[in-house]
Amino acid sequence: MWSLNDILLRIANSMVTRIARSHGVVSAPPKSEGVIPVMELTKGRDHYDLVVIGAGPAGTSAAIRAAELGARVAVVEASRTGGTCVNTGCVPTRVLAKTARLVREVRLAHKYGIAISAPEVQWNATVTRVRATVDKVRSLKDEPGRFSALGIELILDGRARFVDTTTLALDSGRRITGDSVIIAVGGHSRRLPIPGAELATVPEHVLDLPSLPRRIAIIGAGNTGAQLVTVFSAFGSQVALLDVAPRILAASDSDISAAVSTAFVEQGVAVHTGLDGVESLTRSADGSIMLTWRSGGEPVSADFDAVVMATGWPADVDDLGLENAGITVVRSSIPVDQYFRSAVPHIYAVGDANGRDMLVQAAHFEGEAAAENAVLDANRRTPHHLLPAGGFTDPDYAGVGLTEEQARQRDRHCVVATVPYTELDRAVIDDRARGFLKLIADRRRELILGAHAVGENAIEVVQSVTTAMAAGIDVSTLAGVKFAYPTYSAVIGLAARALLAERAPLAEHSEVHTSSPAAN
Ligand SMILES: Cc1cc2nc3c(=O)[nH]c(=O)nc-3n(C[C@H](O)[C@H](O)[C@H](O)COP(=O)(O)OP(=O)(O)OC[C@H]3O[C@@H](n4cnc5c(N)ncnc54)[C@H](O)[C@@H]3O)c2cc1C
Ligand SMILES: NC(=O)c1ccc[n+]([C@@H]2O[C@H](COP(=O)([O-])OP(=O)(O)OC[C@H]3O[C@@H](n4cnc5c(N)ncnc54)[C@H](O)[C@@H]3O)[C@@H](O)[C@H]2O)c1
Repeated sequence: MWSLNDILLRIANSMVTRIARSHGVVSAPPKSEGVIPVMELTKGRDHYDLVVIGAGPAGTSAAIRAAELGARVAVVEASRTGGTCVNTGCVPTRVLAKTARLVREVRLAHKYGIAISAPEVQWNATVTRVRATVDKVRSLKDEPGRFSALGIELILDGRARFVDTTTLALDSGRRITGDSVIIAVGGHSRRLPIPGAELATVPEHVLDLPSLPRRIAIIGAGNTGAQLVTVFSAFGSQVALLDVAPRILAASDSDISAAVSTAFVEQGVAVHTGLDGVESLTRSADGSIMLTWRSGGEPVSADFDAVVMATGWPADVDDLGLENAGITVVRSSIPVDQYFRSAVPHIYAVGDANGRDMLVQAAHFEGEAAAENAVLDANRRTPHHLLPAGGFTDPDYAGVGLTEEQARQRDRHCVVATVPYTELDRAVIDDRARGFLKLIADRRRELILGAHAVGENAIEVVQSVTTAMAAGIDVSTLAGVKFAYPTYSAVIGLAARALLAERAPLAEHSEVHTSSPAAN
């Protein structure tokens, strides 16, 4: 971290450098030790204090923060501003999830005395709606306008490639240089290296499916795959979900995996986990795709109208010329230190490109921190480790902090309380009583270590717990918070009180506690 004096000094340095540049001199790349750079002859209008590659959430945050600090910034974007999140990831997925929700609600309308015929999803109209919403969000975010207001140059000249550690060649033939470079190139779906892989669709291209598939296989049961299961299942497709991992949503708390998996199976989804591997895809004479996998040593085949591979998300580094900058890719991403510096100190990698926390909320903070480090030659990390995340499945799921498994590995006497949604009046009233909130605290109940929820509004519930965790609120304070009635958030109060009521944590495993529903 740096002091106020440091910040003021560095902003002043940055301004001096800019003035010098406008008079024909420019600073060399900043040294990581904080030495004020030596002046050299300018390379003209194509030289910037900072070049950001990629205008997704990470690159946008980085560019804006750097410009706010007085840097001359260029952002190179090969495609559309907004990145994966707005164009092909979070936003379209969320619209599909909302459509799926509507379909399910309409199917249940008769329970409330509403006569309505069975819903039918008209795929083309659904896709049109998704694309219109993406455009709406893009125009709301208006990165070009925000960049322009801050004097950031947005360069839409195709892909950028490193020529050396400070020079980038663009598809248009233009070359630009930067004292610092922030790589925010995001990633793309990994296609399995198996025969017939080209017959599969990847999540970014799901909207390009020509029609709603009657039978669909989704390979990969991470956040992306699980959400697609719910969408296509609600839309009426027969869905199979396949994964080599022993459970779906393998990064989540195991109770979340179990609950979502059980719900999927009850909805008629064929869940195949712990596979030996997926072997091939073959086009059959009738146009369907025969998918072959191996389970328990035996080959298994089934026919589908579409197969989606949601099997991982390597960084978009193949065509980036990193070798020219002396940067080596490790496990499909760019290794960085805690300040987001790569092996070359003035080149940073943030967001999905560094392969750490591939979430929008991480991308924003990483982009800002790297921008401050680049412009102020500072050592800023992201503010704290808490990173809530979840998915819009049926039921929703979410988590933050340590899973129960991780918490018990650190301290087997940690305290765990799980409150089922059946004890939550609001969930019962809404006929959404499937789910739970699990809270994990240290044995003294001073710190909440993790929160994991399945069920209606799981993400919002976990978000509220995250706020409490970030504020360092202890369990008894949380238990004393008044929650409005009838709300889903009230489950937080129930779970906090259940944590307090847990027996002293001497037992190997604490029991699942069920609280009185009186005050929820
Ligand atoms: C289906 C799906 C759903 C998701 N849902 C969620 C969600 O609900 N919540 C959540 O937090 N996260 C979600 N994510 C993850 C989220 O989208 C990413 O973590 C986030 O977009 C990463 O931001 P980024 O800026 O690092 O990369 P990106 O958003 O991928 O942006 C990178 C940008 O760089 C550009 N680029 C790449 N290479 C070059 C180059 N050489 N030159 C110039 N430009 C280049 C690309 O065109 C792109 O615009 C989802 C992801 C997917 C796939
Ligand atoms: N709602 C959200 O917050 C959200 C939504 C989508 C994606 N994301 C993020 O984007 C990133 C990518 O997510 P993702 O789900 O695309 O990838 P992932 O890496 O999280 O999951 C890929 C899944 O594919 C499985 N897999 C890998 N190889 C396989 C094989 N040969 N056969 C069968 N299964 C195989 C893995 O076991 C894993 O379960 C993640 O970091 C995720 O958190 C977040």
